Amino acid sequence: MVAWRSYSLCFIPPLKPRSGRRIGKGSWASGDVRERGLPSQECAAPAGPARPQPATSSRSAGQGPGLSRPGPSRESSRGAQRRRELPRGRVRPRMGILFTRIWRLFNHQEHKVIIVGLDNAGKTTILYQFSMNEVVHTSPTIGSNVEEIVVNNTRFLMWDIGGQESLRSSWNTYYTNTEFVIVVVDSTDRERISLTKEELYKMLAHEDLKKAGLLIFANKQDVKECMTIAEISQFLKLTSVKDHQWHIQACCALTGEGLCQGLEWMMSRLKIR
Ligand SMILES: Nc1nc2c(ncn2[C@@H]2O[C@H](COP(=O)(O)OP(=O)(O)OP(=O)(O)O)[C@@H](O)[C@H]2O)c(=O)[nH]1
Ligand SMILES: [Mg+2]
Repeated sequence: MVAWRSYSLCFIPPLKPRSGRRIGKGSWASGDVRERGLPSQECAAPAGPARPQPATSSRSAGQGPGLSRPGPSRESSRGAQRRRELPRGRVRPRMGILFTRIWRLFNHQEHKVIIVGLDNAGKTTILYQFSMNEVVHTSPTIGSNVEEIVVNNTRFLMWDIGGQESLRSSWNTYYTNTEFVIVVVDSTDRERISLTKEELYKMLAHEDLKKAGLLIFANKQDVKECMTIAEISQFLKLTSVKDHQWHIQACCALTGEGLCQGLEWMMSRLKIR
């Protein structure tokens, strides 16, 4: 059984969130840039290397880190000959790996994330914990809020979409190019967990979310008698989800506990792609 607990450390270096655009009412100008870290108990300084190295992908492609190729000036003519003799199929992947490494170094691509869930689940509170490291006073979201969160040069564009019944039918207008779906569950709301399940499977069946990773935040873990992540996993039948990578994370949006681990999971998914 998986028990919920908070961690004092996680490997992501302190977030350098930048506030982004907020679409709709009360919009912030782009260029309003703030830099803050996560709460200290949530994301203390990392012990590991600061930046994920692109070498990871090349290793998984079969080229170990110790396999350095000789530079052009030192290459013997026999080496060059050997290289020429290689079938094209063997040369091309290496070029591809090199290109991928360079591309990753300079590429600051944004990863689109949508945050969905029933009304009152805590989506907006989570979004602003990510972007401002603060608990904000919220009111039911009409439409959506969007913020750019930058973690270690990885940019996430996070859309928090209103969860009221009348708004759920329009969730699918946000699905295009979504890389991660964050489903926020109110762990105190036992009555509506089946409704969450219904919405979850409707989403997962959507063509535009075929490749999206699924992160479930079991929020409001600070409330006594709330459902545990084991219970929620069981209610949502998560083990039957085979065609999406998924992860369930207990959290409390008010303190920020567990949020960093959710981001960490998303970062880990990006690294192995
Ligand atoms: N106790 C507790 N309350 C929380 C937590 N997270 C959010 N809340 C409260 O839950 C209420 C709803 O939070 P919101 O973030 O507005 O919920 P939402 O999912 O954005 O709701 P909609 O915009 O209507 O879809 C607010 O009163 C929050 O303060 C939590 O972790 N614990
Ligand atoms: Mg909201």
